[in-house]
Amino acid sequence: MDAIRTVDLTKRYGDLVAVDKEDLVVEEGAIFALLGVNGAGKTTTISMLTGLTRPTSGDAYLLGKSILSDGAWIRERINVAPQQTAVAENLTVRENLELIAGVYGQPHRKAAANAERVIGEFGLAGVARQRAKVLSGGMQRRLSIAMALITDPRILFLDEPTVGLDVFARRELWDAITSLKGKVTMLLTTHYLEEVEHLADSVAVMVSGKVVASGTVADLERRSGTDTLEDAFVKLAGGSR
Ligand SMILES: Nc1ncnc2c1ncn2[C@@H]1O[C@H](COP(=O)(O)OP(=O)(O)OP(=O)(O)O)[C@@H](O)[C@H]1O
Repeated sequence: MDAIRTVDLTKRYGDLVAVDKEDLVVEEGAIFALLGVNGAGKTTTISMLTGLTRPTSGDAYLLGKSILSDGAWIRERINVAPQQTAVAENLTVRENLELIAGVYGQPHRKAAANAERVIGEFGLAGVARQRAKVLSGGMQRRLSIAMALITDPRILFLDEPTVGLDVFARRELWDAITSLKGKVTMLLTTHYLEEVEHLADSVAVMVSGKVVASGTVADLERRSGTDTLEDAFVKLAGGSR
């Protein structure tokens, strides 16, 4: 079964078509990247898929269920790691994770067990007792993704997961995200082409709300007659600037 399938998914804001008849397919267990210049419609797509914004028309199916009619079912099985996550700075890494688990209604013992699991799975054991405010930017971002993993989601949305990180922190986070591959389906947005090359099984390029190309990185390069993703992206998205 596909993890995500969008069918003519459309969002209008007045005269502006932010997302225009979008058709995407994301296979279960894959890492899928949405690429596009500022304003292309990436965040709006995530907002619709996660139930924050209702589509104007069209539909999307997550794990086979419609976002229009099965939103509550879907929300129990997905989570989002936004760019700015409300990490409580004065709490430790473990306390932050337990707090979020509690917010999701997990009883104390389950929350503690899930925090422990995520700490192990996501490489946070070394900093589990540290307050969030002393963590490096990379570790804070890792904590914010771990907070989204606490509900054991089947689909995880990552909005520009490595923006603002230095090259080492970015690579460490790539490794952490890669370690989740196959366990959780991930849809990420990014402006970093090397991030797509490093992480994504497939990619869609959005221009002015429309998906202009999708497939593997090699597919996009072949289709645009280029041999780097950057050249392919410039060719595909070039007319949008
Ligand atoms: N609530 C809103 N009201 C009106 N217009 C909006 C709203 N949200 C987004 N838009 C517009 O919809 C278009 C798509 O925006 P969106 O944030 O989805 O793009 P994006 O690809 O995520 O861009 P970025 O890379 O800058 O995050 C933009 O033109 C934006 O100004």
